[in-house]
Amino acid sequence: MTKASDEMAATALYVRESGRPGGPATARLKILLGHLQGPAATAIAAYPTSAANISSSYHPQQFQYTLDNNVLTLEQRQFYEDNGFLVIKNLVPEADIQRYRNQFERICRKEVAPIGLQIMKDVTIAKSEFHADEKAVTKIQDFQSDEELFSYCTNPQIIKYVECFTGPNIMAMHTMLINKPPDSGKKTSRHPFHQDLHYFPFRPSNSIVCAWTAMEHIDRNNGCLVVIPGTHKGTLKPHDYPKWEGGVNIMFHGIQDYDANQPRTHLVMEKGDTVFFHPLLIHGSGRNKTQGFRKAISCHFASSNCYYTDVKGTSQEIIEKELQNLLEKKYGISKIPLKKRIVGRELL
Ligand SMILES: CC(C)CC(=O)SCCNC(=O)CCNC(=O)[C@H](O)C(C)(C)COP(=O)(O)OP(=O)(O)OC[C@H]1O[C@@H](n2cnc3c(N)ncnc32)[C@H](O)[C@@H]1OP(=O)(O)O
Ligand SMILES: Nc1ncnc2c1ncn2[C@@H]1O[C@H](COP(=O)(O)OP(=O)(O)OP(=O)(O)O)[C@@H](O)[C@H]1O
Ligand SMILES: O=C(O)CCC(=O)C(=O)O
Ligand SMILES: [Fe+2]
Ligand SMILES: [Mg+2]
Repeated sequence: MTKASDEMAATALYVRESGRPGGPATARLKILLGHLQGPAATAIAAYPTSAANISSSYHPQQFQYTLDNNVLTLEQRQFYEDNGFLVIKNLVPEADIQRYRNQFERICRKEVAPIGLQIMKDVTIAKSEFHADEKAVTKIQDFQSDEELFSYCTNPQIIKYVECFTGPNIMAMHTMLINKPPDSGKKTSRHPFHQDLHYFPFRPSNSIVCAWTAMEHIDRNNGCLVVIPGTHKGTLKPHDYPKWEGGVNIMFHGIQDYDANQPRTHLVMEKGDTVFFHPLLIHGSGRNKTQGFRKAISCHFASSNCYYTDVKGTSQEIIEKELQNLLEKKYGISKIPLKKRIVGRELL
Protein backbone atom coordinates (compact mmCIF):
# COMPACT_ATOMS: atom_id res chain seq x y z
CA MET A 1 0.00 0.00 0.00
CA THR A 2 1.36 3.42 -0.89
CA LYS A 3 1.64 5.66 2.16
CA ALA A 4 -0.53 8.73 1.92
CA SER A 5 2.14 10.94 3.48
CA ASP A 6 4.48 10.14 0.57
CA GLU A 7 1.78 10.73 -1.98
CA MET A 8 0.92 14.03 -0.37
CA ALA A 9 4.48 15.27 -0.02
CA ALA A 10 4.11 17.28 -3.20
CA THR A 11 1.28 19.42 -1.82
CA ALA A 12 2.05 23.09 -1.47
CA LEU A 13 0.87 25.38 1.30
CA TYR A 14 -2.31 26.91 0.05
CA VAL A 15 -2.44 30.68 -0.03
CA ARG A 16 -5.93 32.03 -0.22
CA GLU A 17 -6.61 34.69 -2.80
CA SER A 18 -10.35 34.74 -3.23
CA GLY A 19 -13.41 34.11 -1.09
CA ARG A 20 -13.05 30.33 -0.82
CA PRO A 21 -10.92 28.21 1.48
CA GLY A 22 -10.51 25.64 -1.26
CA GLY A 23 -9.14 25.62 -4.77
CA PRO A 24 -10.37 23.61 -7.71
CA ALA A 25 -11.85 20.19 -7.08
CA THR A 26 -9.53 17.23 -7.49
CA ALA A 27 -10.08 13.50 -7.77
CA ARG A 28 -6.67 12.65 -6.29
CA LEU A 29 -7.96 11.96 -2.80
CA LYS A 30 -10.45 9.47 -4.17
CA ILE A 31 -7.63 7.61 -5.84
CA LEU A 32 -5.69 7.53 -2.58
CA LEU A 33 -8.64 6.21 -0.67
CA GLY A 34 -8.79 3.40 -3.20
CA HIS A 35 -5.63 2.07 -1.50
CA LEU A 36 -7.33 1.71 1.85
CA GLN A 37 -7.54 -1.88 3.01
CA GLY A 38 -6.86 -4.05 6.02
CA PRO A 39 -6.96 -3.00 9.69
CA ALA A 40 -8.77 0.27 9.11
CA ALA A 41 -11.74 -1.58 7.76
CA THR A 42 -12.02 -3.60 10.97
CA ALA A 43 -11.46 -0.74 13.39
CA ILE A 44 -14.94 0.69 13.34
CA ALA A 45 -17.08 1.01 16.46
CA ALA A 46 -19.65 3.57 17.44
CA TYR A 47 -19.47 5.06 20.95
CA PRO A 48 -21.53 4.09 22.83
CA THR A 49 -23.60 2.00 20.46
CA SER A 50 -26.50 1.65 22.88
CA ALA A 51 -27.28 5.35 22.55
CA ALA A 52 -27.97 5.08 18.83
CA ASN A 53 -31.60 5.57 18.11
CA ILE A 54 -32.35 3.90 14.83
CA SER A 55 -35.68 4.53 13.23
CA SER A 56 -37.22 1.62 11.31
CA SER A 57 -38.75 4.09 8.84
CA TYR A 58 -35.33 5.33 7.71
CA HIS A 59 -35.10 7.68 4.71
CA PRO A 60 -31.75 8.91 3.40
CA GLN A 61 -33.00 12.50 3.11
CA GLN A 62 -33.49 12.73 6.88
CA PHE A 63 -29.70 12.96 7.30
CA GLN A 64 -28.39 16.50 7.63
CA TYR A 65 -24.97 16.03 9.16
CA THR A 66 -23.55 13.04 7.26
CA LEU A 67 -23.16 12.22 3.58
CA ASP A 68 -23.93 9.08 1.59
CA ASN A 69 -20.68 7.26 0.87
CA ASN A 70 -20.98 3.75 2.30
CA VAL A 71 -18.25 4.20 4.91
CA LEU A 72 -20.40 4.66 8.00
CA THR A 73 -22.88 2.00 9.01
CA LEU A 74 -26.46 3.14 9.39
CA GLU A 75 -26.03 3.00 13.18
CA GLN A 76 -22.92 5.19 13.05
CA ARG A 77 -24.62 7.74 10.80
CA GLN A 78 -27.66 7.87 13.04
CA PHE A 79 -25.43 8.22 16.09
CA TYR A 80 -23.61 11.23 14.64
CA GLU A 81 -26.89 12.77 13.45
CA ASP A 82 -28.35 12.47 16.95
CA ASN A 83 -25.28 13.19 19.05
CA GLY A 84 -22.86 15.26 16.93
CA PHE A 85 -19.87 12.99 17.52
CA LEU A 86 -18.66 9.50 16.69
CA VAL A 87 -15.76 7.55 18.21
CA ILE A 88 -13.87 5.13 15.98
CA LYS A 89 -11.78 2.75 18.04
CA ASN A 90 -8.14 1.97 17.23
CA LEU A 91 -8.05 4.08 14.07
CA VAL A 92 -4.53 5.52 14.07
CA PRO A 93 -1.66 2.99 14.25
CA GLU A 94 0.64 3.08 17.26
CA ALA A 95 3.73 3.61 15.07
CA ASP A 96 2.22 6.81 13.63
CA ILE A 97 1.40 8.12 17.10
CA GLN A 98 4.99 7.49 18.14
CA ARG A 99 6.19 9.56 15.15
CA TYR A 100 3.92 12.48 16.17
CA ARG A 101 5.23 12.21 19.73
CA ASN A 102 8.86 12.24 18.54
CA GLN A 103 8.28 15.26 16.32
CA PHE A 104 6.49 17.11 19.14
CA GLU A 105 9.54 16.51 21.34
CA ARG A 106 11.86 17.82 18.59
CA ILE A 107 9.74 20.95 18.36
CA CYS A 108 9.83 21.41 22.14
CA ARG A 109 13.63 21.03 22.09
CA LYS A 110 13.67 23.63 19.28
CA GLU A 111 15.47 21.26 16.91
CA VAL A 112 12.85 22.15 14.32
CA ALA A 113 10.73 25.30 14.04
CA PRO A 114 7.91 24.82 11.53
CA ILE A 115 6.74 28.02 9.82
CA GLY A 116 3.47 29.35 11.21
CA LEU A 117 3.53 27.13 14.32
CA GLN A 118 2.11 28.61 17.53
CA ILE A 119 3.44 27.38 20.86
CA MET A 120 1.12 27.81 23.82
CA LYS A 121 2.10 27.53 27.45
CA ASP A 122 -0.16 26.93 30.42
CA VAL A 123 -1.17 30.21 32.05
CA THR A 124 0.59 29.27 35.31
CA ILE A 125 3.87 28.81 33.37
CA ALA A 126 3.36 31.63 30.84
CA LYS A 127 2.99 34.07 33.70
CA SER A 128 6.00 32.76 35.67
CA GLU A 129 9.56 31.65 34.91
CA PHE A 130 10.56 30.03 31.63
CA HIS A 131 11.07 26.26 31.31
CA ALA A 132 12.76 25.29 28.05
CA ASP A 133 11.27 21.85 27.59
CA GLU A 134 8.17 19.87 26.84
CA LYS A 135 6.81 20.58 30.32
CA ALA A 136 6.34 24.22 29.36
CA VAL A 137 4.26 23.52 26.26
CA THR A 138 0.54 23.04 26.75
CA LYS A 139 -0.26 22.84 23.06
CA ILE A 140 1.08 23.58 19.63
CA GLN A 141 -1.20 24.92 16.93
CA ASP A 142 -1.04 25.25 13.16
CA PHE A 143 1.46 22.56 12.28
CA GLN A 144 0.32 22.50 8.64
CA SER A 145 3.87 23.24 7.42
CA ASP A 146 5.41 20.34 9.35
CA GLU A 147 5.33 17.27 7.09
CA GLU A 148 5.74 14.81 9.96
CA LEU A 149 2.82 16.12 12.01
CA PHE A 150 0.77 17.00 8.94
CA SER A 151 0.87 13.32 7.95
CA TYR A 152 -1.81 12.95 10.66
CA CYS A 153 -4.16 15.03 8.48
CA THR A 154 -3.41 13.01 5.35
CA ASN A 155 -3.64 9.66 7.11
CA PRO A 156 -6.00 7.63 4.86
CA GLN A 157 -7.76 6.12 7.88
CA ILE A 158 -8.66 9.60 9.11
CA ILE A 159 -9.61 11.01 5.71
CA LYS A 160 -11.85 8.08 4.96
CA TYR A 161 -14.08 9.18 7.84
CA VAL A 162 -13.65 12.93 7.36
CA GLU A 163 -15.15 12.51 3.89
CA CYS A 164 -18.38 11.27 5.46
CA PHE A 165 -18.90 14.78 6.85
CA THR A 166 -17.14 17.12 4.42
CA GLY A 167 -17.40 15.34 1.09
CA PRO A 168 -14.39 14.52 -1.09
CA ASN A 169 -12.50 17.83 -1.49
CA ILE A 170 -11.02 18.60 1.88
CA MET A 171 -8.98 21.35 3.49
CA ALA A 172 -7.06 21.00 6.77
CA MET A 173 -8.02 24.31 8.41
CA HIS A 174 -6.59 24.13 11.90
CA THR A 175 -4.27 21.69 13.66
CA MET A 176 -3.30 21.10 17.28
CA LEU A 177 -1.23 18.76 19.40
CA ILE A 178 -2.49 19.19 22.95
CA ASN A 179 -0.13 18.35 25.82
CA LYS A 180 -2.41 18.85 28.81
CA PRO A 181 -0.09 19.39 31.79
CA PRO A 182 -0.57 18.02 35.30
CA ASP A 183 -2.84 20.51 37.02
CA SER A 184 -0.95 22.90 39.26
CA GLY A 185 -3.83 22.90 41.73
CA LYS A 186 -5.36 26.03 40.20
CA LYS A 187 -7.50 24.02 37.74
CA THR A 188 -5.96 25.87 34.78
CA SER A 189 -5.54 22.58 32.90
CA ARG A 190 -9.30 22.55 32.26
CA HIS A 191 -10.73 23.65 28.94
CA PRO A 192 -14.12 25.30 29.48
CA PHE A 193 -17.18 24.19 27.56
CA HIS A 194 -17.09 25.72 24.10
CA GLN A 195 -18.02 25.28 20.46
CA ASP A 196 -15.06 25.24 18.08
CA LEU A 197 -17.06 27.20 15.49
CA HIS A 198 -16.53 30.26 17.70
CA TYR A 199 -12.95 30.38 16.32
CA PHE A 200 -13.77 29.73 12.68
CA PRO A 201 -14.72 32.37 10.09
CA PHE A 202 -16.01 29.93 7.49
CA ARG A 203 -19.24 28.07 6.81
CA PRO A 204 -21.39 26.06 6.41
CA SER A 205 -20.85 24.42 9.80
CA ASN A 206 -22.13 21.03 8.61
CA SER A 207 -19.18 20.84 6.18
CA ILE A 208 -16.66 21.15 9.03
CA VAL A 209 -15.51 18.30 11.27
CA CYS A 210 -12.86 17.85 13.92
CA ALA A 211 -10.82 14.66 14.18
CA TRP A 212 -9.26 14.26 17.63
CA THR A 213 -7.05 11.26 18.35
CA ALA A 214 -5.97 10.07 21.79
CA MET A 215 -2.17 9.59 21.86
CA GLU A 216 -2.47 7.49 25.04
CA HIS A 217 -5.17 6.15 27.35
CA ILE A 218 -7.35 9.12 28.33
CA ASP A 219 -10.01 9.11 30.99
CA ARG A 220 -11.40 11.39 33.65
CA ASN A 221 -8.17 11.23 35.64
CA ASN A 222 -5.97 12.86 33.02
CA GLY A 223 -8.69 15.13 31.61
CA CYS A 224 -10.71 13.47 28.89
CA LEU A 225 -12.91 15.22 26.39
CA VAL A 226 -16.36 15.88 27.79
CA VAL A 227 -19.21 16.42 25.36
CA ILE A 228 -22.84 17.44 25.66
CA PRO A 229 -24.52 15.12 23.15
CA GLY A 230 -26.95 16.66 20.67
CA THR A 231 -25.81 20.26 21.11
CA HIS A 232 -24.60 20.36 17.49
CA LYS A 233 -28.29 20.91 16.62
CA GLY A 234 -28.23 24.29 18.34
CA THR A 235 -26.75 27.59 17.26
CA LEU A 236 -23.41 29.24 17.96
CA LYS A 237 -23.53 30.66 21.49
CA PRO A 238 -21.74 33.76 22.79
CA HIS A 239 -18.35 32.90 24.33
CA ASP A 240 -16.14 34.75 26.81
CA TYR A 241 -13.57 33.94 29.48
CA PRO A 242 -15.00 31.87 32.33
CA LYS A 243 -14.75 33.55 35.70
CA TRP A 244 -12.45 30.95 37.19
CA GLU A 245 -10.57 31.90 40.35
CA GLY A 246 -7.30 30.16 39.47
CA GLY A 247 -7.05 31.81 36.05
CA VAL A 248 -7.75 30.61 32.54
CA ASN A 249 -5.58 30.11 29.48
CA ILE A 250 -5.42 32.74 26.81
CA MET A 251 -8.12 32.31 24.17
CA PHE A 252 -9.83 29.51 26.11
CA HIS A 253 -13.23 31.13 25.84
CA GLY A 254 -16.23 29.29 27.22
CA ILE A 255 -19.99 29.41 26.78
CA GLN A 256 -21.38 31.77 29.37
CA ASP A 257 -24.89 30.46 29.78
CA TYR A 258 -24.65 26.71 29.21
CA ASP A 259 -27.21 24.54 30.93
CA ALA A 260 -25.30 22.76 33.73
CA ASN A 261 -28.10 20.19 34.00
CA GLN A 262 -27.61 18.84 30.49
CA PRO A 263 -26.10 15.34 30.66
CA ARG A 264 -22.36 15.18 29.88
CA THR A 265 -20.59 12.27 28.27
CA HIS A 266 -16.98 11.66 29.31
CA LEU A 267 -15.12 10.11 26.38
CA VAL A 268 -12.78 7.45 27.70
CA MET A 269 -10.41 6.62 24.87
CA GLU A 270 -7.43 4.37 24.20
CA LYS A 271 -4.33 5.25 22.20
CA GLY A 272 -5.31 5.60 18.53
CA ASP A 273 -9.05 5.96 19.18
CA THR A 274 -10.43 8.93 17.26
CA VAL A 275 -13.50 11.05 17.81
CA PHE A 276 -15.03 12.97 14.93
CA PHE A 277 -17.22 15.83 16.07
CA HIS A 278 -19.30 18.71 14.73
CA PRO A 279 -18.02 22.28 15.27
CA LEU A 280 -21.21 23.26 17.14
CA LEU A 281 -20.95 20.37 19.61
CA ILE A 282 -20.44 21.77 23.11
CA HIS A 283 -17.34 20.17 24.62
CA GLY A 284 -14.47 20.82 26.99
CA SER A 285 -11.91 18.85 28.92
CA GLY A 286 -11.38 18.33 32.61
CA ARG A 287 -8.49 18.74 34.96
CA ASN A 288 -5.42 16.53 34.59
CA LYS A 289 -5.07 15.00 38.05
CA THR A 290 -2.12 12.78 37.06
CA GLN A 291 1.58 13.63 36.86
CA GLY A 292 1.77 12.82 33.14
CA PHE A 293 1.26 15.17 30.18
CA ARG A 294 -1.92 14.00 28.46
CA LYS A 295 -1.51 14.09 24.70
CA ALA A 296 -3.97 14.27 21.81
CA ILE A 297 -3.60 15.34 18.20
CA SER A 298 -6.35 16.97 16.18
CA CYS A 299 -7.29 18.61 12.93
CA HIS A 300 -10.33 20.59 11.86
CA PHE A 301 -11.23 19.73 8.31
CA ALA A 302 -13.60 21.62 6.02
CA SER A 303 -15.00 21.09 2.57
CA SER A 304 -13.22 23.09 -0.14
CA ASN A 305 -16.68 24.42 -0.93
CA CYS A 306 -16.86 26.31 2.35
CA TYR A 307 -16.75 30.08 2.14
CA TYR A 308 -15.21 32.66 4.46
CA THR A 309 -17.44 34.94 6.53
CA ASP A 310 -16.93 38.35 8.07
CA VAL A 311 -17.33 38.04 11.85
CA LYS A 312 -17.82 41.77 12.39
CA GLY A 313 -21.11 42.36 14.19
CA THR A 314 -21.39 38.70 15.31
CA SER A 315 -20.63 36.93 18.60
CA GLN A 316 -17.28 35.92 17.08
CA GLU A 317 -16.06 39.50 16.95
CA ILE A 318 -14.66 39.07 20.48
CA ILE A 319 -12.07 36.50 19.36
CA GLU A 320 -11.16 38.53 16.26
CA LYS A 321 -10.58 41.62 18.43
CA GLU A 322 -8.53 39.67 20.96
CA LEU A 323 -6.27 38.26 18.25
CA GLN A 324 -5.92 41.67 16.62
CA ASN A 325 -4.93 43.31 19.90
CA LEU A 326 -2.43 40.55 20.64
CA LEU A 327 -0.77 40.82 17.23
CA GLU A 328 -0.73 44.59 17.43
CA LYS A 329 0.89 44.54 20.87
CA LYS A 330 3.41 41.82 20.09
CA TYR A 331 4.34 42.56 16.48
CA GLY A 332 2.86 45.96 15.73
CA ILE A 333 0.71 44.42 13.00
CA SER A 334 -2.48 46.35 12.49
CA LYS A 335 -5.98 44.95 12.19
CA ILE A 336 -6.15 41.71 10.22
CA PRO A 337 -9.64 40.24 9.94
CA LEU A 338 -10.05 36.67 11.28
CA LYS A 339 -10.90 35.42 7.80
CA LYS A 340 -7.44 36.41 6.60
CA ARG A 341 -5.73 34.67 9.58
CA ILE A 342 -7.06 31.16 9.20
CA VAL A 343 -5.62 29.70 6.04
CA GLY A 344 -6.05 26.02 5.39
CA ARG A 345 -3.98 23.50 3.52
CA GLU A 346 -5.57 21.57 0.73
CA LEU A 347 -5.34 17.78 0.68
CA LEU A 348 -4.51 17.06 -2.93
C1 LIG B 1 -10.52 25.22 18.02
C2 LIG B 1 -9.99 26.34 18.82
C3 LIG B 1 -10.18 26.08 20.32
C4 LIG B 1 -8.57 26.60 18.52
C5 LIG B 1 -8.15 28.05 18.63
O1 LIG B 1 -7.87 28.54 19.65
S1 LIG B 1 -8.12 28.93 17.21
C6 LIG B 1 -7.78 30.61 17.74
C7 LIG B 1 -6.71 31.15 17.02
N1 LIG B 1 -5.53 30.96 17.74
C8 LIG B 1 -4.40 31.48 17.29
O2 LIG B 1 -4.37 32.16 16.30
C9 LIG B 1 -3.18 31.17 18.09
C10 LIG B 1 -2.89 32.33 18.93
N2 LIG B 1 -1.73 32.09 19.70
C11 LIG B 1 -0.74 32.95 19.74
O3 LIG B 1 -0.75 33.93 19.06
C12 LIG B 1 0.40 32.64 20.68
O4 LIG B 1 0.52 31.30 20.89
C13 LIG B 1 0.29 33.40 22.03
C14 LIG B 1 -0.97 33.00 22.75
C15 LIG B 1 0.27 34.90 21.78
C16 LIG B 1 1.49 33.08 22.85
O5 LIG B 1 2.61 33.46 22.12
P1 LIG B 1 3.98 33.75 22.81
O6 LIG B 1 5.00 33.90 21.76
O7 LIG B 1 4.21 32.71 23.84
O8 LIG B 1 3.72 35.17 23.42
P2 LIG B 1 4.08 35.83 24.80
O9 LIG B 1 4.82 34.86 25.65
O10 LIG B 1 4.74 37.13 24.49
O11 LIG B 1 2.65 36.09 25.40
C17 LIG B 1 1.83 37.11 24.92
C18 LIG B 1 0.91 37.52 26.03
O12 LIG B 1 -0.01 36.46 26.31
C19 LIG B 1 0.16 36.04 27.66
N3 LIG B 1 -0.01 34.61 27.67
C20 LIG B 1 0.71 33.71 26.96
N4 LIG B 1 0.25 32.49 27.19
C21 LIG B 1 -0.79 32.63 28.03
C22 LIG B 1 -1.68 31.73 28.61
N5 LIG B 1 -1.61 30.44 28.39
N6 LIG B 1 -2.69 32.21 29.38
C23 LIG B 1 -2.78 33.51 29.64
N7 LIG B 1 -1.96 34.43 29.11
C24 LIG B 1 -0.98 33.98 28.33
C25 LIG B 1 1.53 36.49 28.06
O13 LIG B 1 1.64 36.63 29.43
C26 LIG B 1 1.62 37.80 27.34
O14 LIG B 1 0.85 38.77 27.99
P3 LIG B 1 1.52 40.10 28.58
O15 LIG B 1 2.52 39.60 29.55
O16 LIG B 1 2.13 40.78 27.38
O17 LIG B 1 0.37 40.84 29.18
N1 LIG C 1 -17.72 26.30 36.09
C1 LIG C 1 -17.49 25.80 34.86
N2 LIG C 1 -17.75 26.54 33.77
C2 LIG C 1 -17.52 26.03 32.53
N3 LIG C 1 -17.03 24.81 32.31
C3 LIG C 1 -16.74 24.05 33.38
C4 LIG C 1 -16.95 24.50 34.70
N4 LIG C 1 -16.56 23.50 35.54
C5 LIG C 1 -16.13 22.50 34.76
N5 LIG C 1 -16.24 22.84 33.46
C6 LIG C 1 -15.88 22.05 32.33
O1 LIG C 1 -16.70 20.91 32.34
C7 LIG C 1 -16.05 19.83 31.70
C8 LIG C 1 -16.13 18.55 32.44
O2 LIG C 1 -16.16 18.75 33.80
P1 LIG C 1 -16.52 17.55 34.75
O3 LIG C 1 -16.53 18.10 36.12
O4 LIG C 1 -17.70 16.79 34.22
O5 LIG C 1 -15.31 16.54 34.51
P2 LIG C 1 -13.84 16.56 35.02
O6 LIG C 1 -13.52 17.89 35.60
O7 LIG C 1 -13.02 16.03 33.93
O8 LIG C 1 -13.84 15.44 36.08
P3 LIG C 1 -13.99 15.52 37.69
O9 LIG C 1 -15.24 16.26 37.98
O10 LIG C 1 -14.00 14.09 38.06
O11 LIG C 1 -12.79 16.28 38.18
C9 LIG C 1 -14.67 20.32 31.45
O12 LIG C 1 -14.64 20.72 30.10
C10 LIG C 1 -14.49 21.50 32.37
O13 LIG C 1 -13.54 22.39 31.87
O1 LIG D 1 -8.42 19.22 25.82
C1 LIG D 1 -8.44 18.92 24.64
O2 LIG D 1 -7.67 18.07 24.17
C2 LIG D 1 -9.43 19.55 23.70
C3 LIG D 1 -9.28 21.00 23.60
C4 LIG D 1 -10.27 21.62 22.70
O3 LIG D 1 -11.40 21.29 22.70
C5 LIG D 1 -9.83 22.68 21.81
O4 LIG D 1 -8.64 23.09 21.86
O5 LIG D 1 -10.64 23.16 21.03
FE1 LIG E 1 -12.54 22.44 21.15
MG1 LIG F 1 -14.88 18.54 37.37
